Amino acid sequence: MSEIEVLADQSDVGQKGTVVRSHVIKKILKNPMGLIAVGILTLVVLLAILANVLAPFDPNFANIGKTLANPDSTNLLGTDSVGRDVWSRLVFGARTTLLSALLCAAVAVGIGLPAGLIAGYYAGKFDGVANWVVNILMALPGIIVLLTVRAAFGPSVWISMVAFGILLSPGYFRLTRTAVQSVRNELYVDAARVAGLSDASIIARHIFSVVRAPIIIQTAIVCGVAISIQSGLEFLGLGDPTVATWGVMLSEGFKNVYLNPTLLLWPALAIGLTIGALVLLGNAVRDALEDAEKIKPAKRGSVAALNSRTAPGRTQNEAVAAGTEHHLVKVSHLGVGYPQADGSVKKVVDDVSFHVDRGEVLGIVGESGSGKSQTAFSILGLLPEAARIVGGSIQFDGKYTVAPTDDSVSQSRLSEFRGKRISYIPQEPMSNLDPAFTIGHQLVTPMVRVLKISKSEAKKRALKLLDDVGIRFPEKTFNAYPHEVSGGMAQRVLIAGAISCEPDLIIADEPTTALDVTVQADVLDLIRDLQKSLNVGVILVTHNFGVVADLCDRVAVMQDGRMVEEGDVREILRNPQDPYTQKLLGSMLEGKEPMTMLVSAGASAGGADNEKEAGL
Ligand SMILES: Nc1ncnc2c1ncn2[C@@H]1O[C@H](COP(=O)(O)OP(=O)(O)OP(=O)(O)O)[C@@H](O)[C@H]1O
Repeated sequence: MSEIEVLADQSDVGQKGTVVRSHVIKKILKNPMGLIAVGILTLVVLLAILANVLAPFDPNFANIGKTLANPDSTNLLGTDSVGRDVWSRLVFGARTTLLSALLCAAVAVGIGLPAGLIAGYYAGKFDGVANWVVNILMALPGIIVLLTVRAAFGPSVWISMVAFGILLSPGYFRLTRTAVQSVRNELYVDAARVAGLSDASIIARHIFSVVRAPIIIQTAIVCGVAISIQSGLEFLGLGDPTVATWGVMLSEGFKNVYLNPTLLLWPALAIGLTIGALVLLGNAVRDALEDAEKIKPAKRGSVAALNSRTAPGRTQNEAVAAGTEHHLVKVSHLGVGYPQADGSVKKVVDDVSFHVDRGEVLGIVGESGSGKSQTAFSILGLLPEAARIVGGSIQFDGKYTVAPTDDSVSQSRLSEFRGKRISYIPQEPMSNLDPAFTIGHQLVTPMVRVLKISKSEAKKRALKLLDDVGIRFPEKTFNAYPHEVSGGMAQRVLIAGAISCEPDLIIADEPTTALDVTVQADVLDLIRDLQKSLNVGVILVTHNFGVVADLCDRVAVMQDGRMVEEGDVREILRNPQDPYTQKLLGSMLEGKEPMTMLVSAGASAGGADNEKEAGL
């Protein structure tokens, strides 16, 4: 990928992030609880910001001649026991209360987040020491610490909130550390390291994004807790009486509850509503983020409408034509899409049609991202949960696995075939074998279940299969765990597994990509030999025209989710019609001797064999 492509990719990620953010905000506002919470908090924040404008008096100005007065035009909510304006104290109290809660959250995040990021990412000594400190902090009784701080430093609300923030920081530390540990060994983090990104960039770009959402949710809750603790301490008379806060007002109101109950009512309402709104906001953010993760699948109808806009003239939901039942697999006008946060559907496979017959090898070729695997996964029913079938149908042996009106692959219909008559050879042999079980166990279990044979018979078959796929010591490999064999052997084991239940169709998704070049040729030879001897249909997904020339009878060329050309391999190699196919072939042939046998008129069987042997 060139630098420009990387930058384009990043800007795309940025745009996507903006779309997701605006989607989350919309979701919060659509949720009635979220809307109420945002409304209340906006009001409180406005009160706090505009306190100087909205309050007619200084919060500590006392009119001794007008104590415990009822509301009038001068004192909108009346006065307290020393003649201070309740409304002015309430709006200034909003400012102090909110700022001190934010201070508490900032201290907790400021300590817990970086410490959690470093401990989770680097582990080692820092992690050990940080854990030790966190355990001590968590063991401290919070209220006793706060009372001690009050006794040592006086009644300052700011100092108590800093202390409380320190006490709450372990929650952020643990949250962050666990999240970071879960992603630090992901391949994309390794890739970023290999690409030369500094640790700070990796943490900022790849790791921080994982913890951002839970931190926001936790912060909303922490602000609520800070307000309640702060108000509680002040209610007990431990606050600073010279600073107008809701807690101090609550304490004052309680002392005069029999003389003027509204003195208690206003701060209690303000505290209750603000804490409630913060908790509701936290819940609404969580719900919105969960929704964003599993974006609602669009209904086939609405997607169909989108198709007709984006691909005018395309036949919708064409049913498999009568007389095509004899095809082993028939894919008709298949479309696969992913619903996006902004409500659109990103099509990754569009209007793809082909068929495979028994004993035939179809190659699906195209550059990375052209939709080859998504097409293969549609036949296998292995598409991710978010994927939608947005058009077309798939038929296996005369039966639909995706009927023309389906918007997903029918797992119940497919279970009749998958693992029994349709098998799969994956791209990454190692990650497709379960490290907890021996290779023998992983070969025997499906045979016992599908072929209904005894374990001992299945073992005999497994040993024979391992021998057939070229494993030199079948018994040893049978008893080995996946980590004890090489990548090439693991792929042979998977090929043995793929043919073990006598399938009619094998789907091989770039079966040699993860293997050493020398092993690639062996594995391809093996697939070719097995295909011929078992007379199975094969769909071979590859980006390599050489492999296509070597193995396939027909080829489908894909570009950007669409099939640009399909036909007999020799015909297409000799006379590619589509400019993209010509380009693909051109890039394969660059710097190589002209393939005279491909352009010669000799289309005899012998010629065909020669072509295949030439392997581009
Ligand atoms: N889970 C997903 N969500 C959204 N888009 C996806 C998802 N999986 C794949 N895609 C997109 O589908 C497109 C086709 O992917 P596919 O894996 O079929 O490509 P491919 O041709 O097999 O490429 P490769 O040879 O690299 O495997 C790509 O643009 C990819 O980004």
